Amino acid sequence: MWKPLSMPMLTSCDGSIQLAGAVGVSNCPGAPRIPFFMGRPAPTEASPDGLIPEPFDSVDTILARFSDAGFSAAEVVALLASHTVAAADTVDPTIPGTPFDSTPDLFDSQFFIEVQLKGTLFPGTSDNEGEVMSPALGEMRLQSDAELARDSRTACEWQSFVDNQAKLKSAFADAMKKMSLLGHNVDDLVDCSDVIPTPQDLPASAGPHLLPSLTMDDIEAACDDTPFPSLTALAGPATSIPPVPPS
Ligand code: HEM
Ligand SMILES: [Ca+2]
Repeated sequence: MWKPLSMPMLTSCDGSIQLAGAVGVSNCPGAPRIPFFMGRPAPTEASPDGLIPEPFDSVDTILARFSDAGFSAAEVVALLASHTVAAADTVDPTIPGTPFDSTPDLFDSQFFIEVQLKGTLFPGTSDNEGEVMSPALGEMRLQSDAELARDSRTACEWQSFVDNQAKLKSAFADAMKKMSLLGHNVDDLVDCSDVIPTPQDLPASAGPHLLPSLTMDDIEAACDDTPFPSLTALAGPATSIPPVPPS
């Protein structure tokens, strides 16, 4: 699980935060190696309010904000792969460490599958801004993720990651590299990518699946071009996903 920071690259930051992010991600099996460039000057002032997307923002607002920074809808979806190794502490403060998918220690496609499942419950309290119902106890679903998975501008890109780990890795690495270089000339920076460890591959037991006890009828497919990949559920009864321990 990638714990050291929230949305690291959207704020102006010096190299140390980016290094922590790139190393953090490299601890997760299945992750790509994120390039790291040193030498970004430290920020001179705090970033203005309203630049960081909120989970209750509309898809229009989220795509417009990222577009201002030069990111396409497809790149926004790729960046959200970060939520496959992430958890929420503050959205529902009664259940800190609640992950966005069932495998917060693996950089896999489960996030893209599980956000597409019908929402049936709130893992904690039910009145949190930016949270919508998730498919499993112990799992948190952001309203923004749910809407991006179902919007015609992003749904097909979202679905494309479900059974394509190679694309998931390369699209995320490319978009992260682009974000880390935003506002900088790569020639002014030193490529220190060699210091980033190479992540392990996903374990053989990993693979795209539905949560136990669910079926393809629980998938709310939203891409008009291609059917949602056919998946089977892990064996056994529905389980509760354990929280991510504080680091
Ligand atoms: C659509 C835009 C996005 C929205 C609305 C969003 C929203 C959120 C929210 C509400 C949380 C939970 C914070 C908490 O309660 O602790 C979160 C966690 C996180 N997000 Fe995002 N996010 C977005 C995009 C991104 C991007 C682009 C990245 C990185 C490339 C990212 C990386 C993370 C990480 C690493 C965490 C986990 C932090 C932790 O465990 O402490 N997110 N996000
Ligand atoms: Ca995962």
